[in-house]
Amino acid sequence: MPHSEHTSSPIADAFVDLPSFPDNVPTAPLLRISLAKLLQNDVDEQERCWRACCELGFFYLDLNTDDGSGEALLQNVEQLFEIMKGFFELPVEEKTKYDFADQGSYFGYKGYGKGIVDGKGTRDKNEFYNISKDDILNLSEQLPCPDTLNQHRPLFESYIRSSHSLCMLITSLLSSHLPLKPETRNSGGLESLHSLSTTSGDQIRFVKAPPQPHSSASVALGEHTDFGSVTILFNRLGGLQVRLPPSITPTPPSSSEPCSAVEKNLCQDGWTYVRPLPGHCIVNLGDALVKFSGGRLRSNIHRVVPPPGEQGKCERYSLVYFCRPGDDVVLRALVEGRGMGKREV
Ligand SMILES: O=C(O)CCC(=O)C(=O)O
Ligand SMILES: [Fe+2]
Repeated sequence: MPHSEHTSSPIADAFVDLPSFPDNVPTAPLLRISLAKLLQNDVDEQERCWRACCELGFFYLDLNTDDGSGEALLQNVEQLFEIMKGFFELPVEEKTKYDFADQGSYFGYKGYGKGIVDGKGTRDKNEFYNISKDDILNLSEQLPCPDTLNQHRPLFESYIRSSHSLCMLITSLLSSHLPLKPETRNSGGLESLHSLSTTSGDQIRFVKAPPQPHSSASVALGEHTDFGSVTILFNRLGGLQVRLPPSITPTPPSSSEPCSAVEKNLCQDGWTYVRPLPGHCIVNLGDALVKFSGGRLRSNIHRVVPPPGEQGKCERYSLVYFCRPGDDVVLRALVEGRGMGKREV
């Protein structure tokens, strides 16, 4: 739809200039959870969210809210996409000034191909920039940062606070459903392990993956689970895939037009595309919550491959917030009863 034909909405505009996600590939049936309902303590919605966290550990969160908080977050996201594009356009010599890997830091820039995606040593096909929550909230020393980013510290702070509060809404829902040990519950449940004012590995991540020659070898980000507690993810092009457990069936394509051989190949062994939805973020749980919950919650394996169909010709950007336990928190089961052991992936 051309710009002029719809009422101006930051939510729809974000996707309007991009080719649509194709209808001829299977997709993951993530539950759509309403933030507005969670904020109203809607018991059925809380149950659906709990179910999504146990069964797949991935769901869509619809950011349409009555108080405008979801829309405000989407506005921040819109600005952050523009800012990250500007940053990634800088010359590579400029960007590598902010690569602190040799100082043992996880934050700052990671160049294209600097990560390994599989056991054969294949290089990744993306660039990252990681921004520490502690740096932005002045809980730690400020790392050197390019001017194009540094001038936006107030926006980063606002995005951190909104994303972190979504993560706390989810962890408090999980706390109320889990059989937490009395000492954990009495000291504030899972939320108290993720205080914004405690130093932690929380971070914003910007990701850029350029278009690839159409081959199944081009995994941009290798298969992994996230190691923190809750991840809030905004992407606009497909390419994210989850590996569905045998108990979950993919949603079949609505079109009978066959997809390419490469896409078919990328949908083997349970691997399934996640369709990006305007006005929503994707939420997934990380390994820390699996540990705290004695295996009751799930951190599902996922990866990033070239966007399917026409989308594969475009640059792919994503914006992530990783919420992690405080630095002093010991990773151990905090529930009563026996753990559930390791699950089948
Ligand atoms: O870019 C995406 O859609 C997913 C990124 C991701 O899984 C990660 O950065 O851990
Ligand atoms: Fe991830």
